[in-house]
Amino acid sequence: MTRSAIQRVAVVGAGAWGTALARHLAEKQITVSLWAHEPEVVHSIAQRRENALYLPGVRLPVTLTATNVLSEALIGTDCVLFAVPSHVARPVLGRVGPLLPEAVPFVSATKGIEETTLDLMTQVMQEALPAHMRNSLMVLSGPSFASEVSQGKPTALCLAGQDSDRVKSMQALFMTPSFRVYADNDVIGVQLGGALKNVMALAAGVVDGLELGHNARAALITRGLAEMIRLGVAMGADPRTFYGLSGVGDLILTCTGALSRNHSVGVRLGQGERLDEILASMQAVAEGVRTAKAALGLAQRCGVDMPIVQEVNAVLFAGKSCRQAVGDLMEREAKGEKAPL
Ligand SMILES: NC(=O)C1=CN([C@@H]2O[C@H](COP(=O)(O)OP(=O)(O)OC[C@H]3O[C@@H](n4cnc5c(N)ncnc54)[C@H](O)[C@@H]3O)[C@@H](O)[C@H]2O)C=CC1
Ligand SMILES: O=C(CO)COP(=O)(O)O
Repeated sequence: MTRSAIQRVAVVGAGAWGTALARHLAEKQITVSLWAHEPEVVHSIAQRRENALYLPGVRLPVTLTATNVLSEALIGTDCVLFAVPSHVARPVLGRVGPLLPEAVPFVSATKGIEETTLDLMTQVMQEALPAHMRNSLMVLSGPSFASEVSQGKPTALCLAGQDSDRVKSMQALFMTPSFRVYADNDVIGVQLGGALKNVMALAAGVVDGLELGHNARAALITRGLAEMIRLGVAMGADPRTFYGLSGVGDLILTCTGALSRNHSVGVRLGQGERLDEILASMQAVAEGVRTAKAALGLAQRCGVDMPIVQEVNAVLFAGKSCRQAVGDLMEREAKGEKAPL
């Protein structure tokens, strides 16, 4: 396995995923500084070697330290991993930018689309970070529940960037016998796959909450993939990307896995709970809720038909009943599977 020259990593965002990635690298004896938004997270890690708020029950090695001060996390770092939810990405990036005087590899592990601008995370990064960071941007995506990664269970992801040397160096940084990373250059496709699967996970959860059966869930995943590819192609992605880890891989995981927050929000909607009540009961983010709106905006902008995304929006934001949404999807006019009849 190729060794990476990177010795010091800053992880920005100490939710479940940022903490799991930080732990993963710290276990490789890399010095990791984790920036957390909440003081109680820093306190918990310093006192108990555990992020009790977002990743309880996972012991964090001493090679990982946490801070609420961004400059402390970023000083002298060889690279940055960014794992802040998409709705707060821009303001946090705006604070990170001035603290990066030189171009260091910058990997986004965030899965989402900015709701107000419809920007992908790399577009937000290009706007919010200094110009010298442009060629350093990469995205990490794929089927990866933070809790399983934290237990060292086998996981495979993809890492996409324009600069293949930088991608190779970060690939080497992440790789372990239980954490496998595939390199890619389809930055748009990898991001869209990771973001849109969250919307499909909500829809699959609704199907499960309504107890509509395995056939319905398989149909939802497959037709969801067709929608993702249609939008992806319209936005310049390689359609093959969606058959990979950040498409099919993450769809399988989050549309069937009980650990998915997005799927569990969908289940509760299907069981009749209201969205505001569900969200108020959760500490963690379900990115698919905001991404549903953004995906619909992108579909309209690109003139692409995304009926599942449309129905998810109607359920989430227009009070449509889950059963009616499923019925309306099933009763659409007859179509060809690959193209219009
Ligand atoms: N949890 C998982 O298994 C995985 C999550 N992801 C993605 O990683 C990203 C982060 O998600 P999680 O780590 O799961 O988060 P989480 O749901 O565990 O925690 C929420 C995070 O949001 C942060 N936050 C809330 N308000 C903030 C503010 N005003 N400023 C800065 N930060 C604020 C919290 O500090 C915390 O880090 C998301 O885009 C998610 O889709 C990707 C792969 C796996
Ligand atoms: O992205 C994830 C796994 O790949 C996590 O999914 P949830 O946010 O739905 O839990």
